[in-house]
Amino acid sequence: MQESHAAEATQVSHLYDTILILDFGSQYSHLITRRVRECGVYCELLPCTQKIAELNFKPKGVILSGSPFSITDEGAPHVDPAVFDLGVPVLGICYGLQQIAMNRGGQTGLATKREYGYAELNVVRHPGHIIADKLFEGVADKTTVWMSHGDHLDQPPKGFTIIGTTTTSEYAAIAHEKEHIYGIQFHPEVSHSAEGTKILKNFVIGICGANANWSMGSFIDKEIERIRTLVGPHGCVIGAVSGGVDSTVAAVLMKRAIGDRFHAILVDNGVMRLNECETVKHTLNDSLGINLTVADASDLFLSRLKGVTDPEKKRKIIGNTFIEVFEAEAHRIDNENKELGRDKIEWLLQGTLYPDVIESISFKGPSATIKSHHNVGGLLEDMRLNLIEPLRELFKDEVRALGSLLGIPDDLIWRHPFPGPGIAIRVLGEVTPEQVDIARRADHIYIEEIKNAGLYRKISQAYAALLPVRSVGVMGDQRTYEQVIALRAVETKDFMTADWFEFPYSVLKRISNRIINEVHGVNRVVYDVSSKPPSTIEWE
Ligand SMILES: Nc1ncnc2c1ncn2[C@@H]1O[C@H](COP(=O)(O)OP(=O)(O)OP(=O)(O)O)[C@@H](O)[C@H]1O
Ligand SMILES: O=c1[nH]c(=O)c2[nH+]cn([C@@H]3O[C@H](COP(=O)(O)O)[C@@H](O)[C@H]3O)c2[nH]1
Ligand SMILES: NC(=O)CC[C@H](N)C(=O)O
Ligand SMILES: [Mg+2]
Repeated sequence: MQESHAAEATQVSHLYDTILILDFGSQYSHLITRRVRECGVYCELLPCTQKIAELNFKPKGVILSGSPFSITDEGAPHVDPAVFDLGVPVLGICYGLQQIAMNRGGQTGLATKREYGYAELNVVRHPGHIIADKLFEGVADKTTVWMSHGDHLDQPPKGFTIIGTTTTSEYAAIAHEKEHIYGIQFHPEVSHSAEGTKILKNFVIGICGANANWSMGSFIDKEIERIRTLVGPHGCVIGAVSGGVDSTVAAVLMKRAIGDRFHAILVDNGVMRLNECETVKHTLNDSLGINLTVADASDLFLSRLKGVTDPEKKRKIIGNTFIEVFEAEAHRIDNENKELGRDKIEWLLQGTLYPDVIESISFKGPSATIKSHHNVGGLLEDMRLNLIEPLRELFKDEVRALGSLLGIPDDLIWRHPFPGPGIAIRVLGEVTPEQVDIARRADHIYIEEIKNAGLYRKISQAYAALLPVRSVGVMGDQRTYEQVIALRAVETKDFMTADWFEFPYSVLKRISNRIINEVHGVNRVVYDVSSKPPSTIEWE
């Protein structure tokens, strides 16, 4: 009994009313999750293959997403029919509507006219018929929605009434007359559907009756309790903390939960930004009270990188050396703890976010490896420690809101991401202390000027790369033959695709002047105007 209580207390879905979203592979599935959370309701996205009997929580309602499949395709995914026996409301979106129809004996035909883009939904009301009208309560009689489908419903299943039509879809929205089952052909989750969020809110709060208590304020207290239950009164936790927003927010939560039994390690790998280790140590240790040790292994990293030019080899060397240093630190702390009569470290803190979880359980399967990114965080999972991931259910903007509430300074919360292998993948070719120094100084000036121009928050990520080419220049009447700095700045939501940032020329001019004047070894600055894809954000 005691044990099952503990297990329950360690799942977020047991602490909040939870909406289950089943993902059939639509490109908008995670947007549904975002919108529902914006309504203050907690929800989780699981693959459509989820067996309802194996669910480890009882949802307040279920949403079936859209899909790139046609419902009659061979191999098209199908929902576990037990979803209709849960006794909770179900909302099908596009393919989800077609799933409902198929399960309930309706017919789905191939539409003669594809409907893609804006459409006007005519809401059909049924005065006195409460179930049917709940979904569009407070929604205008004619409202703009966004469509993206080829298949459509030929005939609604028995027991369903029409609650919305468009000129091309006679059954654009249907509802069961007695049970709370709804299907809509349009996508309420995309911002093009004018009243989409209102419709989702009607469903999750008005129809499912979910408590709208999901906020970062309430998350803090519950998460701290959850961590305490997991770790127990004596357990010790170690964490690799880079000073990036994810690991910092996770560290602050951990410190609030278990105080000094949490040890943070910042590894100085010799390829951090200018003054980075000192700044992070100062902020985390002195201002946020976190027990953080900086392990200076810069010589070790740089000696191992000597002569290496291949980007993937650099990542591997850094990843492996990182583990070595981290394990040695864990060992050192264990010895210290022994002397203090404390337990050995049993837990490893990780800053994993919800998008990583979604990607790894995605119905679409894992994507191809272009760069072995998670070589730092990822490899730590091989350690024989239990993982603890307080941000596992959160999106990045939720993590930032949480960080703010936890009193983390704004400049840390809004910091551009910085890759684990750091400047080593921004010095193209061989990484030597001299080359790192040039890249580091140029990067510092670049970021400083971006901040001076008030552009830092508009840009998702910016850095300076040092190219292994020399070009001729003239400085003070002397011929120079020096290296090139490439400036990169991108705007992106998810870092999967990105556009280069359009700087005012005056800002670029100032940056270029300062770098050439102040950084020895550089006589030329270029701006990278490539989008991702086909380029990537980092040069290596
Ligand atoms: N120099 C470092 N010292 C300690 N841990 C590190 C270091 N570099 C990376 N890590 C670990 O690797 C993880 C992954 O790094 P990553 O850069 O993806 O995330 P982050 O640094 O937390 O946040 P951000 O994406 O904002 O940089 C970090 O969360 C941290 O646990
Ligand atoms: O922790 C990391 N280890 C890595 O090896 C790595 N390589 C790229 N990045 C970061 O990932 C995002 C996308 O970068 P790319 O477009 O270059 O793949 C950008 O934010 C990059 O900074 C890394 N992060
Ligand atoms: N967006 C969707 O869910 C589309 C469903 C299905 N592929 C169709 O074309 O109708
Ligand atoms: Mg980082």
